[in-house]
Amino acid sequence: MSAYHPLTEAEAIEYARKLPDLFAPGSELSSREIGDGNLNLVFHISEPSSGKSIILKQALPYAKVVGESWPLTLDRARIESEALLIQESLCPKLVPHVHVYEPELALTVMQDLSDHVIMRKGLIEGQRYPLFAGHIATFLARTLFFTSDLGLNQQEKKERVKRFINPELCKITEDLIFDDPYTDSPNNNVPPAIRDAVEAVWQDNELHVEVAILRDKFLTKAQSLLHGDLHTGSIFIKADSTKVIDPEFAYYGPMGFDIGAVIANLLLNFAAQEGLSLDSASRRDYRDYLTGTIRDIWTKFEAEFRALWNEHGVDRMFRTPGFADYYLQEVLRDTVGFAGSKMVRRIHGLAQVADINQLQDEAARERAQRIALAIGTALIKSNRSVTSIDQLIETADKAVL
Ligand SMILES: Nc1ncnc2c1ncn2[C@@H]1O[C@H](COP(=O)(O)OP(=O)(O)O)[C@@H](O)[C@H]1O
Ligand SMILES: CSC[C@H]1O[C@H](OP(=O)(O)O)[C@H](O)[C@@H]1O
Repeated sequence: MSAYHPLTEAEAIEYARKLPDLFAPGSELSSREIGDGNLNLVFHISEPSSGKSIILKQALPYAKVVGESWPLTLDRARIESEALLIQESLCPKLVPHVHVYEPELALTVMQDLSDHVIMRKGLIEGQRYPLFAGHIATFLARTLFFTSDLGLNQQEKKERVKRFINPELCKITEDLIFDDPYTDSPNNNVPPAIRDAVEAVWQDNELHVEVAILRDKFLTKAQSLLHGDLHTGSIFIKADSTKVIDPEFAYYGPMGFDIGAVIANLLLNFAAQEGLSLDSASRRDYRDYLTGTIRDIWTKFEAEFRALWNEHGVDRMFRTPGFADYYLQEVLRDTVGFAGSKMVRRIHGLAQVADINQLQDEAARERAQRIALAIGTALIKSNRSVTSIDQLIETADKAVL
């Protein structure tokens, strides 16, 4: 019989007590369940006498946001812990350290990052993070390059593809990002004030063709080991440090899906400035900060990725002059298309974002939703023709003229 059961706060303490070399024998420990995501339990365990603390993250056998009617594999805890270990080996400072993975309980014991804040919250509060673009560009360049056929032994890569087959979590993405938002699905949460704009999305055949192309890439383009859900709620941040968490959606997919996820969530905050900023000058200023960050992310990512390729490329044919330019243009195009898809799903899909939904002023919230839909759909439609990151930024700026 399986030992799996969801832990209580008290059981989490008992489990933590048994971990070697963490807490003093018999010392008082406290436990709080702090999970605010859509899927898992997260326990914060601390030892007041020493100030030491750890996080226990436990997968539930269903999607917490919906309930037991949506069963979900516990294997995602393995995927998450293995992805974190690979990411740590490539970017040691940019992910939490995993102490232990316990398959029977679908439990990962990891470094407590409570001295950081979730980036979505920081952006909602109007914080700026000048080092973020460099940090996330490094995370993206190193994890995407060294897990791909460009930077990893190509036989070993095939083994990795096997290990990270993640059908149930991918199915969530296939449904919630690449299907439901484009039809009157019961999974959607359509804000009544923008029903007209949402219905236009449902009826737009030109848009649907592009979404089908992106869906096909998500299903078939096994380019790199992705984080798979790299939104600003999966990033812990403080002035001098960035940590990426929560890679349970990891699988082999198109590089642009991760880069696009980061950009989409910055653009959702860009749209939310309708209600988050107090006046038009500060709104413009914060939006310029966000688009400047997006430009820096792409520029730094591209430079670092090219440098890795020059120094560590494993494939002779891939060094043919002109191929890297072609390859990176395709990554940019995928990035733009996936950024658009990730924006649209957060406006009238199942799981939305606090940047916009927490706006108290209904008119501002509606404007933000319409702006986000306008940017998202325009990015999707332009995905196969863009040639520079500035075109993405122009699309965003045009939507708020
Ligand atoms: N390593 C960590 N250190 C501190 N808090 C964490 C850590 N990991 C997760 N959390 C907290 O738990 C919340 C949910 O975690 P997350 O991994 O995003 O779960 P889910 O997979 O359910 O979305 C985060 O928003 C954060 O508040
Ligand atoms: C039914 S899962 C919905 C949504 O939740 C996930 O996000 P998170 O784990 O960070 O809460 C993911 O984005 C899924 O698409």
